[in-house]
Amino acid sequence: MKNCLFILNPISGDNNYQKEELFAQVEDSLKLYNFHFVETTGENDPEKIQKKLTEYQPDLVMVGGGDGTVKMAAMALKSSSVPMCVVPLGSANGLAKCLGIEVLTDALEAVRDHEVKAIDAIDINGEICLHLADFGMNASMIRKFEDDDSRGMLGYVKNSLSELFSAEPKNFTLKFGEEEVDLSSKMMVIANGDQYGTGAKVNCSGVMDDGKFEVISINPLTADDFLKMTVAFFKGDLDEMENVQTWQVEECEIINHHEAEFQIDGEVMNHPKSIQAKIHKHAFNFLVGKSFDNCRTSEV
Ligand SMILES: Nc1ncnc2c1ncn2[C@@H]1O[C@H](COP(=O)(O)OP(=O)(O)OP(=O)(O)O)[C@@H](O)[C@H]1O
Repeated sequence: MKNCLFILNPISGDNNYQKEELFAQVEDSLKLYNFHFVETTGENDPEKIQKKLTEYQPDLVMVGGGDGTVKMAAMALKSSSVPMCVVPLGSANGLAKCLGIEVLTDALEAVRDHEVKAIDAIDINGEICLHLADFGMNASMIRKFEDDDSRGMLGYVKNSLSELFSAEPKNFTLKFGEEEVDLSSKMMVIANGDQYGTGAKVNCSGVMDDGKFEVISINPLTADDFLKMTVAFFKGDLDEMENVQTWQVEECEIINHHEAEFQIDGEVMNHPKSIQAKIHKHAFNFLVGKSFDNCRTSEV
């Protein structure tokens, strides 16, 4: 029988499930596996998970939580090729959506189908980014959301609306090798995935295994810009907007002149003066769901 380590973050998302029922459903649906369930505590989780990985030698790691929990599990796995399956129990579950896993049953199906994709990661100042990192508006929105203590999508959407209108553009210098670009922007995104958990498509050319990532500057200025941009986020043609610029790179440095807020995969990272970002091609193996879009992979 194969071994599966199931990591659960008990405080992720709305928490509107019974833990015992969840574990029973997982065991009942995936009878090929012998399950070891562990819960995160928010304290030294990567070290604790590493110990469990050594103890159980799993063939599969399932991660129940949001993007922050998946990032923590990936850090614990380091260079191991053991596949991970995201179980979307977080507030927004952006990475899970990019991998074609929207709900619990998609994750169970992905384990049964077992289609593994090697997904890139971005190393940002020594942290792993699997999905999206950004400076400015969205990072500051995530900070307010955390301070508000209101987990769940409703709090997220509530805060995003107020943030959208109050953000000020911040100055950045982007360095791509010899090339330097100075600009002012409300939101500067570093993207491996293509969309936020809300379904807002921020990175129209996002392919998760192409050995590249995108740097996207988004700077809506007028109410009309906001309106058009909101539509473009959901239509998936943001890159066609005038005040949106995209660079596709393997590495870059960003100088954050105004010390704008910064977040990686939903976790606020204070106000770095600069960041170094570098792609790590095919860093982790993930199971993908049926709706994993072929446009998100370079294997076509
Ligand atoms: N038992 C726990 N008690 C308190 N905090 C925890 C616990 N376990 C993990 N954490 C914290 O949870 C955070 C990760 O949450 P995660 O991003 O997975 O969920 P979320 O914020 O609800 O989802 P999303 O990223 O989709 O918005 C980390 O900051 C981690 O330290």
